[in-house]
Amino acid sequence: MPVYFYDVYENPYGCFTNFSRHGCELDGDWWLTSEHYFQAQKFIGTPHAEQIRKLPTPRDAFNTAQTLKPFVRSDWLKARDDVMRKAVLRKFEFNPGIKAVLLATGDALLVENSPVDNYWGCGADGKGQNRLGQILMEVRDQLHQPV
Ligand SMILES: Nc1nc(O)c(N)c(N[C@@H]2O[C@H](COP(=O)(O)O)[C@@H](O)[C@H]2O)n1
Repeated sequence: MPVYFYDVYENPYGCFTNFSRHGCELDGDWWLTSEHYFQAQKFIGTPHAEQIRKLPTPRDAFNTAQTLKPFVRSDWLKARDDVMRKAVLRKFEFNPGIKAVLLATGDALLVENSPVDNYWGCGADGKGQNRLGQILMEVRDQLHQPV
């Protein structure tokens, strides 16, 4: 059975969205959410990255990045999947409780059930690329590997 997630308050899979309040240390800084890290990387090397890192909520990080669209780094479309992989892997490595939730999904298909996003999610018609779901499944495989 596929696992659909989107809203942070939907248990037990609300922890799969980047908006979930599971922080981590990454690249020498503390990030309140993986959304903070992801959005900040659009502006790496500029003061906007730190501006986004310090915002109080993932919604603020997302909205602020939207307002700064003209300043997004030029290679972002090429870089964004790797940035997402790094953020999601670290989030689950750093938070054992949600790592267990992810591993407990076994080999279920994971789908970001976003009605508005055809890239990270499945979109309103269910035919989107679901890149976040795919990356979560990749991370699940990686976390299964013995160290
Ligand atoms: N739970 C949730 N609420 C929202 O409002 C969202 N937009 C998302 N999706 C996440 O938003 C990020 C969009 O990234 P782009 O800047 O558009 O590339 C990404 O983390 C989606 O997974 N989720």
